[in-house]
Formats: sequence, C-alpha cells, structure tokens
Amino acid sequence: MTGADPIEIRTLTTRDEVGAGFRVFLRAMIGLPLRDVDATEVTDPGRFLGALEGAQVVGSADSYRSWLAVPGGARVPHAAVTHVGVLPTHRRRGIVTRLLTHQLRDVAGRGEAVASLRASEAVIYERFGYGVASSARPVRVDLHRAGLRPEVPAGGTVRLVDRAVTTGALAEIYDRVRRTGAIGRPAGWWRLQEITRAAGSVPHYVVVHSTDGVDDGYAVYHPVPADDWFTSRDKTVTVTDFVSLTDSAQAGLWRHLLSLDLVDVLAFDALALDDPLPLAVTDRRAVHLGSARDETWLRLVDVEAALRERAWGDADPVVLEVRDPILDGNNGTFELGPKTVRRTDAAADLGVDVATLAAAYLGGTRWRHLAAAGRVTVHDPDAVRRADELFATTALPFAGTVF
Ligand SMILES: CC(=O)SCCNC(=O)CCNC(=O)[C@H](O)C(C)(C)COP(=O)(O)OP(=O)(O)OC[C@H]1O[C@@H](n2cnc3c(N)ncnc32)[C@H](O)[C@@H]1OP(=O)(O)O
Repeated sequence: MTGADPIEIRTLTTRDEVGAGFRVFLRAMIGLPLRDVDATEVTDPGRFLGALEGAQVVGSADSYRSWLAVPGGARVPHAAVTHVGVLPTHRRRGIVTRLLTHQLRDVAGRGEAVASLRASEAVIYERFGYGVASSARPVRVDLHRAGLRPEVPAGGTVRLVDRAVTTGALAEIYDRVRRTGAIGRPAGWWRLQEITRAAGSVPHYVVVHSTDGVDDGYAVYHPVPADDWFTSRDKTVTVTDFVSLTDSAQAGLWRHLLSLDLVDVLAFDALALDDPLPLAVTDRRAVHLGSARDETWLRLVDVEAALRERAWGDADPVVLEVRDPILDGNNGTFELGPKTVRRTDAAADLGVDVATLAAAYLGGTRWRHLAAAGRVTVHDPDAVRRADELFATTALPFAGTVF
C-alpha cells in the first residue's frame, strides 16, 4: 500500500453510506442538532459525495438539482451545494479541496451552468471560484410603533393553513417565484423543513394569501420561545419564509403579520436589502434593519452558458477576460453586450477571476466597487462604467432560501 492514496473520493450510493455522509456533515458543523433523519429522504439520489478512508466516511459534499432565476427571468440549471464537512480529526489535509473540485467537475458534467451555496464561514469558498452574489439582512419590527401607511395596498385574503397539508400548496406557490436570485427548492429541501418542524416543540403557523381567488403568497412564522410566553412583554414572532408573487400578496401578508395580537416584535430572519417594508410603515424607526450578510455564494460552472442566459442592460459591449483555475473550459475572453455574448480574440477591456465575475453576475455587486477593491484588472477605465450598465438590474438579487 506504500504510496497509495488513503482517501478515496466518490459518490455515496447505499442508504448506509448516504446516512454516514450526512452524519459527517452534522458532526463537522458541531452545533446543528444531530437529527435522527433518514438522509435519503432529504437528499437527491446520486449526488452525495464522500471522502472515504477505508470504509469510513470522513468528508462530505452534497448538492440538489435546482434552478437559479437570473436577470431577465430565465431559470438556469443549478446545483444547490450543501452538507459540506470534514471530520475534525481529518481537517487541513486537502480533503474538502478534493471533494469540491470533484463536485464542480461532476456538476459541469450534468450540464448545470451554475452552483451556489450558503457558507458557514466567509473564507472557505472563494478559492473554489464562489463569489458573494446576493446579500440579505434580518429585520425586526416593533409592533407597538409600526403601523402601515394608508397608501399601502389593501391586499387580498389571508387564510391559516393546516401544517399537515402545507408542503404541496406552498411548493406550488413557490414554483412561480421569478425574482432574480431565487432558487428552485427540491423535494428533499421541503421534506427537511417538515422533519425539522415536526421534531421541535415550537408551533409553526402558515398563512396563504390569495388575490381574486388565486394563491399568490404565503408566510411561515413561529413564536420565539420565551420563559413565560403568557406574561412576557417581549413576545417575538419570527417569519422564516415570506413569499409574495405580487404587490397585493406582499401587502396582504404585511397586514396579517403586523396586526397579530399579543405580539410585541415581528422578526424576519432574512429580507432583501431593498425590501420595501421600511417604506410601508408610518414610523420608520419602528423597523430595525440588521447587518447585511452574505447570502448566495455563486459559482459559474459554465461561464459562457451562464452569460448567455441572463439579460443585459443597454450599453456598448465590454470585452472581459475570465480566469478559472479549476474548470479550464471557462478560461478565455468574452464579448458581452445587449445583443451578443461570444468568445473573442479581441484584447480585453477588463479581466477577472471567476469568483469575482460570479459576485457581479446577478447584479448585486457593482463593477466600480470591485474595481475600487482591486479585484478587476482594468485595461479600459470606461469599460467599468459600461459593465455596470450591462449588469444592472432593477431589483437586488435575493434568494430567501437557506439550504
Ligand atoms: C455549503 C456548506 O455546507 S457550509 C458548511 C461548511 N462546513 C463547515 O463549516 C463545517 C466545519 N468545517 C469543516 O468541516 C472543514 O474545516 C472544512 C470543510 C470547512 C474545510 O475542510 P478541510 O478538508 O480542512 O479543507 P482543506 O484541507 O481542503 O483546506 C483547503 C484550504 O482552505 C483553507 N481552509 C479550509 N477551511 C478553512 C476555514 N474554516 N478557515 C480558514 N481557512 C480554511 C485551508 O487552510 C486550506 O488552505 P491552503 O490551500 O492555503 O492550505
């Protein structure tokens, strides 16, 4: 065995192996509850990668097949990367490097043009070509001070839904989401929500909104356990999932949540940085905006395909040189314009690594800011302005899904 590589990277195939991979992730994360879950129920078959030392799984990297909504509304085939972990006994030996490199090639082979993840730490994933493409922030609303302004639309009707019948109804609404940055939620994701809620002692409530008889939004919320909910003067309700397909649904759901009796504080886990809620209340200081944090870490797995899928603003073309140290097929120079995306031999106006391009791809990061940070090689200063116009979007990207 001298010289043999003791670590093998491969797809975990059996139920036992996938379970072992899932437990490696939970152990690596330390603080996540060690749930007694059948991992095959909450993962996509054939996508869970393991690092094996003999028969023992010591590292994990998984993904779901999904889609990503890109500027212009197209949905690009997407790998939602998750369950990445290496046992504390096996760290800093290059295991996750091998897993994530293997995974990127696997995702490319499946024809998925992009991958994204939520990062436990901000220093892990850039080396693998991921960049921060969307941000989010928590928001708290003081319900004793916040009232909706009279101009806010009335909204439609809201009904409380029994938890037992929710997943199908919510998935049907969610599947119509078009916002840039939204991702498809696979069956395993929905199943994990059900299992997590069922395992806890905290009640979860679901309200569905309809406009003219058509369901167009929903919210999932739960009380934050207080020592004594009955007498607490700081009763907080947290909204974990807020989906509105229309302005009517957004307003109707606000109306419901802001008028809950008993509740002192309404907390949203994560809202887009440009969410209009602060604009809709009479007392602006009743809405406390938390710190922005990275949300989508995006990887362009097939740069050319990803660039072709998104819509562009109106500006003269930019010639962009892209460097990708892992997926060689992405290296090259591309002409980008409202009517063209093509490889070219022309001299580049700007040069970036693939992670920096991912940060700009959904319109959530400005080229002039990236250039100011030294992350763009600028051959033609005017191209920075043109790139900002080409990549601009009306709304900031936001996913609103943790996986
Ligand atoms: C999408 C998700 O699932 S997010 C959850 C990610 N998982 C976790 O955070 C669980 C806890 N952490 C872990 O399991 C591991 O530390 C991992 C998975 C983050 C890294 O695994 P390792 O096998 O130790 O990484 P590996 O040895 O391949 O390191 C590659 C490089 O990244 C660096 N690196 C890896 N993790 C970290 C970290 N947490 N902080 C700083 N640097 C890191 C290494 O120093 C190394 O740098 P180098 O190439 O310059 O030497």
